[in-house]
Amino acid sequence: MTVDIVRDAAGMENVVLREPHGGSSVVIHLYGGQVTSWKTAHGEELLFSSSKATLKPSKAVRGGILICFPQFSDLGHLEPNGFARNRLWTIDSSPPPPPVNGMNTYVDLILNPSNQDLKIWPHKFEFRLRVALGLSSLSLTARVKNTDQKPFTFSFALDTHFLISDISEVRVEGLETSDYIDNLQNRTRFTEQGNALTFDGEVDRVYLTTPRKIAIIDHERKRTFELKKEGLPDAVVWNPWDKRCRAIPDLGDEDYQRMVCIDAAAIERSISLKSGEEWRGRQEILAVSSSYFSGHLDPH
Ligand SMILES: O=P(O)(O)OC[C@H]1O[C@H](O)[C@H](O)[C@@H](O)[C@@H]1O
Repeated sequence: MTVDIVRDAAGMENVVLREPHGGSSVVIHLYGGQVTSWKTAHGEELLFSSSKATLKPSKAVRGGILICFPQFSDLGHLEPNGFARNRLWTIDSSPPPPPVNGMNTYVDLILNPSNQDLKIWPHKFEFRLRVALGLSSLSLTARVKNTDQKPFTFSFALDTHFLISDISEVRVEGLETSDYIDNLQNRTRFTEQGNALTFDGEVDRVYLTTPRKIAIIDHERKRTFELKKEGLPDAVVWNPWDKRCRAIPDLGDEDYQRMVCIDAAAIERSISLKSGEEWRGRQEILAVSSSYFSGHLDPH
């Protein structure tokens, strides 16, 4: 297993992890514990990052996979999507071994609250994020342990920006019959009626208790992403489209065409942990170079 530490232009440390058998590779920004790049063995990028992304020591890069913790969006008193994506994570130099038949190429990042964090969210925790690589798969396992004397609750999302050829050509399968909360319609609850989700305008929804598998099918690029999630019942779908894209300072005007955010998440029912308890949530993304998934997904 090769784990390299490289400094970026802003002088910040990044972990570079490579699958040793000629598979994919990832770059993880220690600031935010954020996977900023995931490339195939042929060097093809699979995650979106903003054309206006600027590397600053104290700012999450818009794109990649952002950790939303302990709050999702503005559903609470904390900064939107929580503070974890704006903190410096550390590498665990002697992480626990992988599970039997688990992926052998991995790195564990740790976040503990600072005294400053405890003032805004008074709960002691240890967050362990394992980023693991397969030949053409990437898995993120989050473990949150309550190291406090009292219980706490949180919500969570892995805000994954998939790089796509053209948003108008992309289809998302697996959410067909799920209920969703539409953030663009005063958080009204609807039931998805269509066959698959396609895009012709802004979308900002939280799909509730969805099947475990979701497919993002990019016909033009002949690529399918299969997203599998465990312990993360909900799924956020977000694309800002042109108008909102122009209003977001660190997103290029046309960037909405090349990205779709699908977040494996626990939002509707927040997670409660008693003192000493641990929660685990996991997502695995498989990148397949074809659109073979345009059929039926096995909900189990
Ligand atoms: O701008 P950010 O805080 O990164 O949030 C980006 C987006 O994240 C989530 O997907 C929310 O559902 C959106 O409402 C929000 O606009």
